[in-house]
Amino acid sequence: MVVLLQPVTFNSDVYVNPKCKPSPVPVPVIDLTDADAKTQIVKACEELGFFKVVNHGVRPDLLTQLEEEANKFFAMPQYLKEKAGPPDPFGYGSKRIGPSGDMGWLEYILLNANHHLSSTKTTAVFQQTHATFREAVEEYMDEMKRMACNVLEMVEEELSIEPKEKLSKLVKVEESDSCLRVNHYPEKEETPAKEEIGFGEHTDPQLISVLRSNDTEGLQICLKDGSWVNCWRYSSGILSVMTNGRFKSVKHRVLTNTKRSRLSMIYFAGPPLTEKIAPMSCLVLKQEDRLYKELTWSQYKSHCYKSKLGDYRLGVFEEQLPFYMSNV
Ligand SMILES: C=C1C[C@]23C[C@@]1(O)CC[C@H]2[C@@]12CC[C@H](O)[C@@](C)(C(=O)O1)[C@H]2[C@@H]3C(=O)O
Ligand SMILES: O=C(O)CCC(=O)C(=O)O
Ligand SMILES: [Fe+2]
Repeated sequence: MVVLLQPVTFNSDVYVNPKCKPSPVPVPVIDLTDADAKTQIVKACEELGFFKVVNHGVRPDLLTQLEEEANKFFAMPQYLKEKAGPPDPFGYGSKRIGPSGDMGWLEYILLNANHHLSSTKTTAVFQQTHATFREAVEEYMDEMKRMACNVLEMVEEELSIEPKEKLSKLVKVEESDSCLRVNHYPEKEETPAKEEIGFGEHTDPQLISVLRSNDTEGLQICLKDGSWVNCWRYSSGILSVMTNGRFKSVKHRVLTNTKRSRLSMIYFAGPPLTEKIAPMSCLVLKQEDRLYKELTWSQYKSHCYKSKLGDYRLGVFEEQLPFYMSNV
């Protein structure tokens, strides 16, 4: 997962929850214009599966504009927002996350980044708001696509992945199955005694997720030792498979315990539905080192949508061990 910071470099790690320990591994802040950025990105994907970026080239006023438009949408009366729901999976949703019974303290809109497949529900989102919302969303999605491809190309270069643009092409092509999610975690009237789940623990199934949030804390990531650490403001599922386990999928969640609302916007860069996902041969020297079998993105996505948020979903990619090896 990539977290978008404002263009200036600053250390944005503020640990607001005293019950949550500060990260023993500092979350890397990578300057995308740095000559060494590709090495730092690969290191972060291998160690944590999570990093923050500065000098990403996204106009700060576009971030502000989209945040303002999204806030206007969520401030509308409930009956109007619900005209753009229920999510199937696109559209407006409240409290229910996905089709498997998961619940959270949030409302959201999930928008398809593929304009040709835009559903009438997502069109309704924009009909009920000003056209400036749609314009901001379109420009933002283009920027996120550019940034996600930029990061993937740096990974390709650092790992000498062939052919050129093997990963970024999956996102660049028109059939790419990418989406944008805008989450709104409403403020609480009283600060509750304990945190509530805003978005339960999970890993994102796509190639790479780019997250941007307002100044309200809540996001936590899970470290290798199982401890949760806060990430102020602030690699995903199948990139783990394609790198044969070299890149980590960061487990994350959102807890809500403040009087301020949290707004986050996440671009999930996904491949075309028919794309075959498997470890890239240039990264697997011997056949017996191959950790995962091949599935199409469509097969994996259907599997994800049948599962609960906290389930370990990458398991379907794992090769079955012969019975005489399964207990060793
Ligand atoms: C419970 C679910 C919600 C989710 C689909 C799933 O069955 C499991 C993965 C969830 C997730 C997490 C990342 C993204 O927010 C998301 C849109 C995705 O692609 O996978 C959501 C799905 C959702 O909210 O519908
Ligand atoms: O709202 C956030 O900060 C993260 C939400 C998230 O993980 C998701 O939508 O997949
Ligand atoms: Fe997520």
